Amino acid sequence: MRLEGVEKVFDVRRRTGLFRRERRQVRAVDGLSFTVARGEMVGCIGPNGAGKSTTVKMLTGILTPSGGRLRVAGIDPSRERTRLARRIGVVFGQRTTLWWDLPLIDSYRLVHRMYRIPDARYRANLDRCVDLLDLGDLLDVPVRQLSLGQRMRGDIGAALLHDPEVLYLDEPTIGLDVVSKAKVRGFLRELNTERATTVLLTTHDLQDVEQLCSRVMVIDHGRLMYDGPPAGLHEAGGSERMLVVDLERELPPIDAPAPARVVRVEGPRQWLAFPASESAAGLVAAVAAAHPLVDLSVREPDIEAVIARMYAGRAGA
Ligand SMILES: Nc1ncnc2c1ncn2[C@@H]1O[C@H](COP(=O)(O)OP(=O)(O)OP(=O)(O)O)[C@@H](O)[C@H]1O
Repeated sequence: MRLEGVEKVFDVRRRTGLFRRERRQVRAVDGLSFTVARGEMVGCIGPNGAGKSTTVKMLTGILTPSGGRLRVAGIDPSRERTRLARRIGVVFGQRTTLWWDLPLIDSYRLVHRMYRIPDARYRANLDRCVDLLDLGDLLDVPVRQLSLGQRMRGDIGAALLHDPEVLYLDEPTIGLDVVSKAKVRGFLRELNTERATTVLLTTHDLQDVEQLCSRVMVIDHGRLMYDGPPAGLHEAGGSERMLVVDLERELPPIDAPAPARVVRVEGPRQWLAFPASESAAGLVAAVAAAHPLVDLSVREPDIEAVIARMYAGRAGA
């Protein structure tokens, strides 16, 4: 997959009075260039409105770029959308491609026919998806009766029945509980290693990226802000995680081993910031040795915070 200076400009008309309309241009993607090699699993993150979905839509051929050059599996997506459809799979976390009122297996049979998948290949792929995605008990259930996590696994299965070499996932773990997230991530990891399927995944969950991807791209205002390993993202942003401890009683800010420090105290609860690139284990042990703890949790930095710190770091550089 290769993008060279890709742009997308939307013309937006807005009513500003009874008879007046204003025309405005929104530059959703602004000169994006990157290459994703066969078999890579790349995360794509950025704040709301950064241009991620617009980029994925151009990569599938749904939208035509306003400028630049774009190739997926050697194909120009907007020119040869149907040919490309046989080579790619797409999953949108926020909406399903499955038939709502039909049992899951009926949607799969329709995909089988729509893509004219040879019978033996369809059966082999179905068996593999059922096995890895744990779909055995769900095949005869109407899609509307599936939980969000089950439906997401069903959607991923549907996107893979025709053996695509490239898979786009837009927010694949959105709204899922911890167990369902782990199942989906486990499957994607397996798919990527076993089949060398190229995966581009957009997400708001930094853990998706940290657990799945060796490379992450940060997009903001339609531009590439960062392209490298997830650990480097924390270094570039200098981001911090938070250890939240509930002490047995109210205390003044406790002494924490540097560089960790208390940033907030509320009754017996204290918040300790520490570098996201470091393990929490040593800090937890040090705090627990000095003060009896009732409870604790570790909070991950959110994407907006990481990006904000990245800007701050650049401004100060
Ligand atoms: N069809 C459209 N017409 C006009 N403007 C659009 C259209 N689609 C997207 N935009 C604008 O382009 C910009 C980028 O939107 P996009 O949906 O690609 O962002 P995103 O990074 O996917 O955000 P999110 O994380 O919220 O999904 C936004 O300012 C959005 O309002």
